[in-house]
Amino acid sequence: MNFIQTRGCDKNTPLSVTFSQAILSPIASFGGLYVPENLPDLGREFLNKHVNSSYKDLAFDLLNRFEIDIDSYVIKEALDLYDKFDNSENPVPVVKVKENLYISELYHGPTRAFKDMALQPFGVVLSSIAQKKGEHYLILAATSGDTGPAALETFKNRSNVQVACLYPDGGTSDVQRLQMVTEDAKNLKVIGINGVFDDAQNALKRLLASEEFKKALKEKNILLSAANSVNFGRIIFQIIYHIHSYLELVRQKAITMGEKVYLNVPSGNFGNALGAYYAWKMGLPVEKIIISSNENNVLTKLIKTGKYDLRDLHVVSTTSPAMDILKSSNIERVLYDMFGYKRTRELMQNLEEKNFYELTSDELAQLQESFDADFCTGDEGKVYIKKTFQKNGYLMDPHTATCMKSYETCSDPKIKTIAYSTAEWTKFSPVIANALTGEVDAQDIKALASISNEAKLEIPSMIKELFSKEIVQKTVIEKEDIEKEILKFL
Ligand SMILES: N[C@@H](CCOP(=O)(O)O)C(=O)O
Repeated sequence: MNFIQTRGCDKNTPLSVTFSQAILSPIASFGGLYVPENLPDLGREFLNKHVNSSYKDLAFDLLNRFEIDIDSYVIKEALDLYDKFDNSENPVPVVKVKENLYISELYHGPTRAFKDMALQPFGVVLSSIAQKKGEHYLILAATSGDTGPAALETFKNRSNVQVACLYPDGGTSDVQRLQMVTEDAKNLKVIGINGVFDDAQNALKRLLASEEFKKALKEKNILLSAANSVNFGRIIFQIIYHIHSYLELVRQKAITMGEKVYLNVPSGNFGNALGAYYAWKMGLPVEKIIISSNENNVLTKLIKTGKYDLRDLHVVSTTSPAMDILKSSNIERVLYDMFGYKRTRELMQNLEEKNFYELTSDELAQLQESFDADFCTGDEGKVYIKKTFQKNGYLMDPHTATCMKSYETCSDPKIKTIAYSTAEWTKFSPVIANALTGEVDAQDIKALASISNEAKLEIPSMIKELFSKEIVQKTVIEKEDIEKEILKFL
């Protein structure tokens, strides 16, 4: 299958590219993104076939349906990384929390967040293409806390790749920061910036499109790619777990095959939600996709009003920092899918030039056929964390907690919901300790111990170890100096 461009094609790029071309060079004409020419139609036959499949078998078959130009043995090697997850038989447990509400736990990988689901295999795929072509790549990653650790973990010491990871200094949880700044490998550079996630992501997109930067890299014999969900190589792996989660409910006899469910997705850059949308379009029985946000609620406003309005808006720091994002990358792929490349280019150009776009009422109606949305404040989230722990014995992180509000406000309680848990409690322990016991300003190490004691949960070794590791990545710079700092590292 080939991949085409969300904003149309300028005459300098081919009309369509292969999967490996799209992942090696993820930014398309006019600053757009790559999307599959068409999505495979899985049909009920595919779901029936995989009711009793392992995650890896389901994933392998699904990737085959995309007919991507990656050797089968590479795909198998990539999928074998799910064996490192807590339960190699089932890397994504789906847990019943209460009547009609199920949580798909996407955080059982090495960095305790859902990003491992895609970045673990993506690291193998990208590095093996680079090796096969005899090329060297700089992989950029911009993170609000989860993508960074997962990207560093997957590319650490891999051949033919170096990573430059940009994070907002002070804009992540302490565990997320430690996961990055203690990463010690020659091919990794972690750069804190004085700014917010959107500054890091803007820099990433600017560098990916900059001929001058690419020329400077070429002089060092290096090419440029990215680990964020602008890269379709990330998205393809983020479709699988939605199908798996649905099949888990069938296996648990919570639903019958064909029954529609809500997919409730905590959203920032919209990669997770886009995976849900594609899974639905490929044949998963879905009632609606519910988009859950924190106080940075641009997505709620877009879905409720049709306006994407960044004028006079600033990111606010919240208790769910991985979603402290205003410019959400993957909405663009939905716009393309619904309204085509001309309208997508027009809307994205408006956003870039005027910080604003507005859908027509017909377009909004179309968007609302697939999506509904609500946002949850940090204080509301803490109430949900405490209530769900006390009433249902289920402990969730503050990102997952945003789903609890929209579950109440956006869904019909008679229809089952799969909500996605994007991170383990260990990554945000001070907020959770505050929610459960009222303790204020606890350091992570103390908060982890008190939650572990209260909830009778083990702290995984990779989290415990962080506190005694040496901090080796000490760079914090102004955002204007990003390019210079990256070139210094190479
Ligand atoms: N929430 C993310 C931000 C980057 O998202 P991505 O899906 O584009 O990698 C994070 O935690 O880093």
